[in-house]
Amino acid sequence: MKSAPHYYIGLMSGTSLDGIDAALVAIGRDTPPQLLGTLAAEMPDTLHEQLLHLCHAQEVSFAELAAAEDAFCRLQAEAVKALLTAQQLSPEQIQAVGSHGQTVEHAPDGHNGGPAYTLQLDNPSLLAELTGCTVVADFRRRDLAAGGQAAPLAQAFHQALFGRQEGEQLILNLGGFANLTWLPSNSKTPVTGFDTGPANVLLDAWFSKHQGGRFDQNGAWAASGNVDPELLERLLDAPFFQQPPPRSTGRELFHLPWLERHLAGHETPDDVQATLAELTAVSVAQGIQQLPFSHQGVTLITCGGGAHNADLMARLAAHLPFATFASPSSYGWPEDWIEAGAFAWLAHQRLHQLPGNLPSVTGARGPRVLGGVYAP
Ligand SMILES: Nc1ncnc2c1ncn2[C@@H]1O[C@H](COP(=O)(O)OP(=O)(O)OP(=O)(O)O)[C@@H](O)[C@H]1O
Ligand SMILES: CC(=O)N[C@H]1[C@@H]2OC[C@@H](O2)[C@@H](O)[C@@H]1O[C@H](C)C(=O)O
Repeated sequence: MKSAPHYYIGLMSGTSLDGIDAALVAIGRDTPPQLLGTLAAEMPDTLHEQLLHLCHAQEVSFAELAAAEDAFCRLQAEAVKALLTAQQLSPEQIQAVGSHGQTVEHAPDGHNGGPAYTLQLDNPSLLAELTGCTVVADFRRRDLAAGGQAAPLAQAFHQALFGRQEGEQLILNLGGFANLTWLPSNSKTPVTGFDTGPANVLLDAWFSKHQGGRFDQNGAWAASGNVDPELLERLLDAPFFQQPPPRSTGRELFHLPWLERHLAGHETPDDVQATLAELTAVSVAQGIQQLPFSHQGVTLITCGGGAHNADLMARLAAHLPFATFASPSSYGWPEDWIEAGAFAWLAHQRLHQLPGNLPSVTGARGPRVLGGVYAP
């Protein structure tokens, strides 16, 4: 007998700090997770600035942390309530809300010899109180405690979503950072995945500094410049790009001062933007070329905000002539909703005491049940 699907909400606010994505997902035993509804809550400028400051400041007060966390949590709660209203659902009909929280620092290999840590601002107690829903949160730290990178985590969800398709699949998420999933055609070969490096984070920062606004629409400004091969080579020299998986990264490594340290001084701003777009494309291509399969005819499913950037996609296509590009929309999941969907699925895994991580991806000592549960 088939079991009825249950409803979960996934909340994701990524490293781009562009907003909170809420996805309503039906999860049943016999079918892949299904996307039923979505809601995007734009990040107000004040909260965007607060969070950006927390990501990069040398010193932060507890009061600043608390204020940002509170504002962030209230925005999440509004997103959940608006999604429930739009879908005519009550909190009792939701099994759980999976909340990623806002990453403000990620140091899975420790910092200056200190302990490994990853910090997501989140207040699942307040979120449960404000929404009346069960909340599952703190997904990353159990993987870290088991010796893993705590990121990326979406690979297990990619497997649940796309793993039933024929042949090899690559899934590329182009968010603030880019991460890759390889689903081998042979189910005995473990799934591989890792962060390839920056995707939009440097593009956004450089655009904002020189053009104003949050991002370079369709990569038009990048397309107007020329790649500076010497700058590209200096950027690609960063040790992260040589590091074997498991690997994950964040704003700690790739930020505006890091870029500016590599400039010779004669580059024009549009050429720098073109070079940054090329850096994303080349680092993704290098990540794919390292994978042990024939590459020919592989399907590459692209998701995340960078999938809307025509210039970036053209650069990727030029470096990956063997791949057939596909949109996840053909599987019922538009590109912007995969990550939020992942956290709905991870909440389901937690409630069913099932593992959420893939040790072959994060490097953890074994599969682990991720996250804590906060009753309404
Ligand atoms: N039309 C577009 N043209 C160019 N870039 C775009 C477009 N739409 C979105 N983006 C880029 O996508 C970014 C947002 O992507 P996304 O929401 O996937 O990031 P994220 O979830 O914050 O990141 P991460 O996956 O690293 O956590 C924007 O900051 C912008 O750089
Ligand atoms: C520490 C952290 O928040 N990492 C994010 C970030 O954004 C993309 C990439 O870097 C990935 O490692 C991860 O997010 C997705 C959701 C993941 O864990 O799969």
